[in-house]
Amino acid sequence: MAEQTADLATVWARALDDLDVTDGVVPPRTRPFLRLTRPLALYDDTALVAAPNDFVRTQLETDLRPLVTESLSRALGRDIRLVVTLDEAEPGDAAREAARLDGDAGEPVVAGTSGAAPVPDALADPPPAVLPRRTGTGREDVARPEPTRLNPRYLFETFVIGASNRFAHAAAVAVAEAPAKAYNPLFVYGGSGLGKTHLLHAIGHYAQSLYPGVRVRYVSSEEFTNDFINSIRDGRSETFRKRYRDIDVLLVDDIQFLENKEGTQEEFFHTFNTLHNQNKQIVLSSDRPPQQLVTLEDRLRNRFQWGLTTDVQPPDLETRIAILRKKAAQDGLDAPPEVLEYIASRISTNIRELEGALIRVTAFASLNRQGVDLGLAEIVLKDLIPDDTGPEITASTIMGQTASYFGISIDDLCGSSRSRGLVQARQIAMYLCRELTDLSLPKIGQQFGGRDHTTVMHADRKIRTQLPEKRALYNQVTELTNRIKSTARKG
Ligand SMILES: Nc1ncnc2c1ncn2[C@@H]1O[C@H](COP(=O)(O)OP(=O)(O)OP(=O)(O)O)[C@@H](O)[C@H]1O
Repeated sequence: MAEQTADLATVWARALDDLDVTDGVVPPRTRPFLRLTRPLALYDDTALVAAPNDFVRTQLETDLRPLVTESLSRALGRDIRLVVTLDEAEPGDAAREAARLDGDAGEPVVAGTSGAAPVPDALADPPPAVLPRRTGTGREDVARPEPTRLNPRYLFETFVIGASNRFAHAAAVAVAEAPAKAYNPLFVYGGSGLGKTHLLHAIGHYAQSLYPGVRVRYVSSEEFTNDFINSIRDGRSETFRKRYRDIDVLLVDDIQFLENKEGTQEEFFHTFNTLHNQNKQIVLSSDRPPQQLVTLEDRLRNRFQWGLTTDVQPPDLETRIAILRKKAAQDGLDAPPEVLEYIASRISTNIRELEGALIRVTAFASLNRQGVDLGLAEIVLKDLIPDDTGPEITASTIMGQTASYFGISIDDLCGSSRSRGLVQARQIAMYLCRELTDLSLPKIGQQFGGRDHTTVMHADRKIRTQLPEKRALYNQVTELTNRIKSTARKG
């Protein structure tokens, strides 16, 4: 173990170096904090690292996780999972040390996660896991919410309202405006890609803007499960409980994944009760209404129906067009109205697919240096459009076709090799699973040898971003999509 730790120290230092040289990933003021992290141990494929405060822990578990795990995995020659715990050293020491490393004991500001509102003042005091609202003068006036891992794009302002989601949207706004006073819990359910996650994040953002200092935590039920299991393994149940109970608004996505997980259900039951008893807001999302979560314990199912249950339906044509218009404006994508209407008329059940189609069309046009018109959209979408009557596309079809296209095996796709070609093939297959199936990020991760959902998220984003820039990649993705659809059709 000692030797492993020594090795880990070297590879950890290298992983931090990798972060330093990756432009734009780590805000400069966060770097000194990262240097205060300590690798603790390597248990099989799990690297245990101590973070000096909860902010750094959250950063490592979210935005920085893909890069860090990639770097560790490359260095150690196998897929490494990262578990981050809070350092038991005096937090004030960490703060002072960070100031020293930063060479500036002045007023450092640590940028918030994912470009959200900055988390100011991280050095002024020991960073507690939960940052209470404070009164006083000067810098102490600043209420400092814990990083909430909210996606800055998922706001009420960017959410298009239509008949399909009007009620859910209104309920979400009401909950954000009066946490624990309007509906508690708010339970939002509906099919894949219909905006549930978007609404949960929007509640968090809006509540934070109305009540500075309000403590919001967003988590998927799978992350909650993993966090719970890790806390038991690391003997940190207290920290875990504080993390989920000392807050004002808890947003839990995809609660259906708690089904069949008795231990986690038990823990969640107590979390729910504690928050509800203290008049704290709980918002839950699921692919089904509570009564259809049949393998969930009765007492949880009952509690989920205490507040308001509302659904989101697939959007009608006008709403789909409006969503595409907003998306195009937001991302600076140039597409005339008739193309937006065409895409909206062809894709009706999943907004993620709708957005994916717009990205493919504009990517194709940009690669070929031509304008976006109807003819081009028809060609590009010919094979992308889901065939409603066709058979379901499965992850195994996607993985099988991707493996054979690249001349590799399924084991290679699921394995831990970090060779450039394999990593690219794996990321394309993950992206296609996200685009062509309804599987959640964690479920896709499971298909690829039990990878973490953040790895899938990273792959999906990376391929989406590169599509308009890399012709070879675009061609590979298009050809693979065709093969996968035709294989699925043949059954
Ligand atoms: N009404 C809407 N207005 C604008 N964008 C939307 C709307 N609904 C969904 N989207 C966008 O569609 C994409 C998918 O939405 P989201 O991830 O919230 O769906 P979901 O219901 O949580 O899906 P899943 O159950 O698969 O996780 C996101 O990029 C989101 O911003």
